[in-house]
Amino acid sequence: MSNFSIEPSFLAQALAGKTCISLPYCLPNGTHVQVMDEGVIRFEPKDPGDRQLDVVLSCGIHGNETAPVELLDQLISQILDGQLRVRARVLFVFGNVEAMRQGVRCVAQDMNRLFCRLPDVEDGDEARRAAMLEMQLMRFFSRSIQDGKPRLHYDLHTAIHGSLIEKFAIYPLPPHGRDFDPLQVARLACAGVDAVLLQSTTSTTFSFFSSQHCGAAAFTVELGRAMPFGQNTHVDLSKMQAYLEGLISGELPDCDEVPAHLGLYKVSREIIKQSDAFVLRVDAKMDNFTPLPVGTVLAEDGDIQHVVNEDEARMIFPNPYIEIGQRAGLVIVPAKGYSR
Ligand SMILES: O=C(O)CCC(=O)N[C@@H](CCC(=O)O)C(=O)O
Ligand SMILES: [Zn+2]
Repeated sequence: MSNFSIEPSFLAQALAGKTCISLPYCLPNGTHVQVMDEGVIRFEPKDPGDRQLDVVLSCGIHGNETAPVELLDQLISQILDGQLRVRARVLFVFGNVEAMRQGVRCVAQDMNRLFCRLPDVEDGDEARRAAMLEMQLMRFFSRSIQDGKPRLHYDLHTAIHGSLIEKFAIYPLPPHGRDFDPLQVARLACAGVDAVLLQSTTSTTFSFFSSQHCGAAAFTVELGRAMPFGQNTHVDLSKMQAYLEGLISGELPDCDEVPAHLGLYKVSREIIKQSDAFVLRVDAKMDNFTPLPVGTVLAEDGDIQHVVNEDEARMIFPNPYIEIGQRAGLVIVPAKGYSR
């Protein structure tokens, strides 16, 4: 017997403040369900023998990035009404529910700068929510470790600006060996992702946390541009939807080769805003992946000048409107010498 109605949807209930930890229950098809916290719901297959992997699907870490929220809400509804059979353990996470209600990236602090927190992180609702989500992931993946199941985390976002490559992923490289798994990249390509950015530096993002601390293959995935709820018709997420349905239902598509068209990049450096004097010298609304010739002045920060000295450089996430100490953009270059 279900004690959780599917109308209104899980998203509608979360936005209305009506999701909180519940007792576990079963759907008529035997799938186990438990609401773990506000905006966090876990599904487990009826037959443990069916289970191939454990996956966390998160979105709304930035509250105004709604296309992935609508996508995951649809998948949750498909599971709850029995259309989508569950053959994986799946944890769905709506990250910053209060920011989603307000239609803003964050209320007080950017939540994707609060994971793997340092002792000096300022307290606040978003820092506490990030800490709670870390605990949820640790708990979810501890079972996967015990049972020897592959661990995956896709943290779905949309970008503030346009992008020459609409769908791309940031791949924090696994802590040991710092090499990437071509199968994971091939699967992302199947899901409609056209570029992958290999990140070998530490970070404070949700995907970095699950890569570093839960041993998951984890990705931040950018799916088009941030728009309000109900205005996401510009982005075609059908391949991503089909891929995630396959992950959940244990019918993974046959895609194990990284296609030649997929762009593979690495982070050359982060531009960190160091003072109030920081000025971006390129257009802050520039599309992500815009090529930057050697010699281009990217930004000035008091006496510091950030100039492109890398061949084939591009910039992503240019943003001068951030706190001191945070990243105002990433300079990326093609990742050469990797076998695909
Ligand atoms: O478009 C932008 O400037 C930001 C879009 C966004 O939220 N991106 C993530 C990327 C996280 C990562 O580097 O893995 C972020 O800035 O948190
Ligand atoms: Zn985001």
